[in-house]
Amino acid sequence: MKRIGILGGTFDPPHIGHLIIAEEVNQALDLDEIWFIPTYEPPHKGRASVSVENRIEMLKLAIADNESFKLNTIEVDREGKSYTYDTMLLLTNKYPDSEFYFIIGADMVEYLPNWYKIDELMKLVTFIGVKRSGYSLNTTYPIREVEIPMVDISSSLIRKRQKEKGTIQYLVPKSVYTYIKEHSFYE
Ligand SMILES: Nc1ncnc2c1ncn2[C@@H]1O[C@H](COP(=O)(O)OP(=O)(O)OP(=O)(O)O)[C@@H](O)[C@H]1O
Ligand SMILES: O=C(O)c1ccc[n+]([C@@H]2O[C@H](COP(=O)([O-])O)[C@@H](O)[C@H]2O)c1
Repeated sequence: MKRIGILGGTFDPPHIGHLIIAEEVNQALDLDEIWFIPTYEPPHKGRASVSVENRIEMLKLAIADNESFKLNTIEVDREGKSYTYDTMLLLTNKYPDSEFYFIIGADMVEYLPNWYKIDELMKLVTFIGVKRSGYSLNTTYPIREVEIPMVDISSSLIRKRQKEKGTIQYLVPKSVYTYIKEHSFYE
C-alpha cells in the first residue's frame, strides 16, 4: 500500500503554513508522498482573487524543493465546485493500492458537518487534523490529530498585507514572493 497525504486548498496564495503542515504530517505518518490539490472553485468560500493558472504556478514554485511534494490538478481539470467527495471517489478508484490521508486545518475541522457527503467521504479517507489559531479540533468525526508547531499564517493575511503595502517576506517562499511582486497580485 502506498500512503498518500493530500493537502487540498485554494492556495491564494500558498504560504509557509501549508508547507509546514504538509511536512509535519509527512514525517509524523511516514507517508510516501503529499499531493497538493488546488481547488478550481472552493466549495465554501467565494472565488479566489487570482486565476487558477496563477495559483498553480505559485504552488509549483512553493513545492519545488521537496521531492515528496507533488501537484495534482484533478479538481482544476474537472472545473465547477471542488467537492472533496467527488475528488476522493475518483482517486480511490484510480489508485486502489493507495491509502489516502486528507490533511485539514482546525478551521476546516469545525466546518466538517457542512461538507458534501461527509459520511461517505469519511469512508474513503482518513482525515488528519492540525491545530490552527482561533479554532478547535473538537469534533464528533473520527479525525486523527498530528501535533504541529502552530503557524498563525493564512492566505487572507498575505492578501491583506499586500493590499496595505505591508511585508509578506518570509510568510511565503522566496520564489512565491517574487512571483506575487512581479505580477502585482493582491494590491
Ligand atoms: N497556518 C495554518 N495552520 C494550519 N492549517 C492551515 C494553515 N493554513 C492553511 N491551513 C489549512 O490548509 C488547507 C488549505 O488552506 P487554504 O488554501 O484555504 O489557505 P488559508 O490560509 O486557509 O486561506 P484563506 O485565509 O484565504 O481562507 C485548509 O485545510 C486549511 O485549514
Ligand atoms: O467537499 C466539501 O464540501 C468541502 C467543503 C469545504 C472545504 N473542502 C476542501 O477543503 C480544502 C480546503 O478548503 P479551502 O477552501 O480552505 O481552500 C479544499 O480541498 C476544499 O475543496 C471541501
